[in-house]
This record gives sequence, C-alpha cells and structure tokens, in this order.
Amino acid sequence: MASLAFSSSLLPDNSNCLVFMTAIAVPLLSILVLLLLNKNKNNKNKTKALNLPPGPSGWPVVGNLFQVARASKPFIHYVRDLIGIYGPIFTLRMGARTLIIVSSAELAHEALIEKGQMFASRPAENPTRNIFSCDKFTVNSAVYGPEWRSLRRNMVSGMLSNSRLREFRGVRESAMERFIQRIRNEAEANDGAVWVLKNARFAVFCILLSMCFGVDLDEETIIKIDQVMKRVLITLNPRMDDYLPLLRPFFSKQQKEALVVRAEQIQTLVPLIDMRRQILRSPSKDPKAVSFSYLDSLLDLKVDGRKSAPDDVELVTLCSEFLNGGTDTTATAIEWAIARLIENPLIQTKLYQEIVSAVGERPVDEKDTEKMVYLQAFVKELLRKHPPTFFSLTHAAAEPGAKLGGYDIPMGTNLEIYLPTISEDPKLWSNEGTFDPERFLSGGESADITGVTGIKMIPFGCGRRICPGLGMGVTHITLMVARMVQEFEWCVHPSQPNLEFADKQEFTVVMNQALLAMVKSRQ
Ligand code: HEM
Repeated sequence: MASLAFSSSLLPDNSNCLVFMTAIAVPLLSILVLLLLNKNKNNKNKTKALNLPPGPSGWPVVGNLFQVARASKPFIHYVRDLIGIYGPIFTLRMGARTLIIVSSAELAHEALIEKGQMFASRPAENPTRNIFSCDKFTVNSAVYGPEWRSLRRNMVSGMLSNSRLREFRGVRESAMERFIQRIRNEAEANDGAVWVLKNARFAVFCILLSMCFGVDLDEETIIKIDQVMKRVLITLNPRMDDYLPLLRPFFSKQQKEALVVRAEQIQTLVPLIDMRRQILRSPSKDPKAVSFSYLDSLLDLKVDGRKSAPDDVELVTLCSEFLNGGTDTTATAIEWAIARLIENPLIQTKLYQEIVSAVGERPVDEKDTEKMVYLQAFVKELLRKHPPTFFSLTHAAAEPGAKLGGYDIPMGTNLEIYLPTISEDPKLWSNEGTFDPERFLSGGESADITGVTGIKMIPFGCGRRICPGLGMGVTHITLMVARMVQEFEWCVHPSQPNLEFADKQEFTVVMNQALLAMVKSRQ
C-alpha cells in the first residue's frame, strides 16, 4: 500500500491519478469500457451471489477510479468522507482491485484478532513490486505461510527482540550525539532555524544502516544510499496500470525505469554485503564495526520451503525492507512531536523538567526514559493523535469463504484497516480531538498499543502481522524526543507563525507544510 513504504497493496495517490485520468485515460478508458462491458457482465454474474460491504457505485471496468481521481483531495481524506456516508466497512472498486476498508475498533478486532488467521495474508503484488520484493520474499509482503513465518521469526529473534535491541544501545547513543550536533550546526548556520523531518530521518536511517549491515560508513556514503532508497520508494508508488492491467503497454517506459532503479539499488547495497562478509571473515579489519548485524542473521538463513539461503539479490531486498520499515515511520512521528511541543510550551516544559530531575546535566539515555512517565504518556498520545501511517499494511483473506461484519470478503480483495478513526473514536476516548498526554496519567485513560487486551489505538497494527519493529520504533521516538528537548528549546519559526496540523500522504502521513522550527540551546 502507499501508506507504508514497503507495503504490499496499492492505495492510490490521487494527484498522479488525476493528471493521468484527464490527459490519457478518459478517452482510452471509454474504448476499453465498451470492449470490456461484455466481459464485465460475466464477472458480475459470477460475483452476484457475494454480499460485499456497501460502497459508491462505479463504472464498469474502472469502478470508482474516476471518483477517487476527481475527489480533489488526498485519498486519506477522501476515505474519511466515505466513512461518513457508508459507515465502518465499505467497498471501493479501483479498476481490477477491490478494496474493502474497515475503520472501527470492533471490525479491526474481528479481522485481526478473532479471525486473525483468516485475514493474516497479503494480496497479490503488481509487477514492479514483485521485482523489488523478489516475488514476495519479505516479511511484509509474504503470504501467510511457512516462508513468512521463517522470515518473521528471524527478523524478530535476529534483530528486533528486546535483548538484541539492548545490544545496540551504543549505536543509538553515538547516533544521538551526531544528531544533536547536526541540529546545532544547522541552527548556527541558519539563525536558529532547523528542518525537523529531514534531520530526524537522517538520524534514524544512520541507526538502521548500522544495525542492518554492521559496517561503519561515512556521511557521504550514507547520503548516497539514502538517495537510492528514496528513488526506490518513488518507483514503488502505485500507477494507473496497477489498477487497470490492460493499460500496461502504455507504461513500458516506467517499467524500464523501475528496472534501472532496481539495478542501482542492487549495485549500491551488494558492496555493503560484501564488506560485512569480509569483516566476519577477519573481524580485526574494521575495529569500529558492530559485533552483530541483521545481515548476519540472513546470510545462512534456512527458510522453510527453500533449499538454499538467500542469494545477494534477495539479501538486498530483505535489508531494504529493514531500512524502509523503520525510517520514515519514526521520523514522521518526530516531526509531529516537535510541532506539538511548539504548540504547547507547557508540555515542553513538563518534559524538560522530568528529564532534568531524572538525569541532571548528563545526556539522557534510553534506560532513563523507561522511568519517565510523562515522556511515555507524551509518546503514546503522539501515536494516538498522529499515527505515522493511516492504513495498516494491506491484509487479505487466506482462504475462501471469509466474512467480516457479516459481509463476504473474497480472496484477492484488499482488506485495508484505517487507523485514525479508531484512535479518535469518541466512543473510546474523551476529548478525542485534543492532544493531551495527561489523559494517560494516573486515573486517566489507558490503551494497550499492541491491541492484545482490546483495540483503542493500533498505530503498529495488531494480531499476527503486528509490526515487529514496535519496540524499536517506540525506543527511537522516545529517545529522540528526550534528547531533542534536553538540548534545545523548540519554538515557532517566523515563516510558520500559525502552526497548522494539516497532513498529507507521502511515504507516511507527514505535516502538510514541512516543519521548520527555531531552536535555542539550553546550555
Ligand atoms: C514508529 C515506527 C513504526 C510504525 C508506526 C510502524 C507501523 C507498522 C504498521 C501499521 C504495520 C502493518 C501491520 C499490519 O499489517 O497489520 C507494520 C508492519 C511492519 N513493520 Fe512497522 N512500523 C514502525 C517501525 C518499524 C521498524 C523500526 C521496523 C523494522 C526495522 C518495521 C518493520 C515492519 C515489518 C517488517 C512489517 C511487516 C510485518 C508482517 O507483515 O508480518 N517497522 N508497521
């Protein structure tokens, strides 16, 4: 899906949609509609018996594509309108794809917990995504089965378990030092002004690179790798032919470009894999290299149902998944966090006081943050009010005959869980629209972020496919917020006097206007 960088489905980005629709697609599609009316009639007969959730009526063949393209608002906002009309479960037909969108805690619970096994799979990928995922050989895209289980088990025990996470404390601490220094340098060069998302993104990317490849890289190389990874994400954005495969011949140029980007990704990451292999052969070669990396766990990995360990191209894919999963999601949360601190100086002061009374002058570390109740409440409220992605990754029924909310969910349809309506449901939350960390403090509200004891907010999804990076994501967000507040006072920049909390969909749901903040050093 478009919302999470590495995801498997195809949620649209309407701006591309609209340009394409008006320029080429309308005349072309009119012909196709006529040609395919007959075929569609047959399909309709086949699906007549199905009791699908309600939804806007669409055209033959293209379904609701025109409505979505002409909605003149981002898909994440258009969906909210449709929820108002059709309720917590509805159907959208996007050409050849059928999307079923679920937006309430009850239905999310039914899909992901009660019928967790039934809806634990992923739908088919488009050809571009198949290239980048090595035919669904990643944790996030694999269909529910032995291959997924092997890959996921390895990612969790190999890298994301609490004990592994602790081993990388040193990496995070030195990354935090560099992060703070970068902010200081940028502020000094720009009269105190700092771009928040860009800096947070870079800091997280550095940590993940080090955890992933276990090699020490200079800044220039990191920037180059980051640029390639961004090009990959852009290439994975859904295209019109993903919904209307008949249009594929018109997209051969884009398909060739995708292959070029894939080759570039392989050329960029394979040298890092080779570097790590050399370090493992003779550890004294790079004294700065960490003792363990995610890549190490993949090199000889036995995957159920496969005869051999992943080859280099598959390693590139699996490592890219690791980098993509945790970078934009975490950095997005940091941008919203700083915006909320600028908007609420009192919250910022409370955070600062908690840090100072816990650690005094020395840099706050992640062990300290575990005891900081106000900081924990702030991070939880942040993820409630600003889930970094509005949709979980796309789920799909693993078997025929699946039902949800009493409706049929045929195999092959995309089951999308819309997250913000859950964490802002007035039936579940008091003053749901207000940003207020205090709600989680003693005697106030509570929420299990994993969804195990009940669903009220699930920014990491829940059930079998819950984000395996939950612990790492929360650790990174908490530590970064703590360090940023300890070192600097964050204030409004004169060019953005009226901080707006409008959002837009990029790889994640970021601030509509990228946040430029003023910092004052506290030292
Ligand atoms: C704030 C940070 C993060 C957020 C908000 C987030 C959110 C999510 C969400 C909503 C899902 C979809 C769950 C579902 O399909 O129901 C997911 C899946 C996933 N995430 Fe994260 N994530 C974050 C950090 C990370 C990190 C740090 C990593 C790894 C380095 C990671 C790796 C993954 C993977 C591999 C999956 C697919 C799981 C599967 O299909 O079994 N994420 N994440």
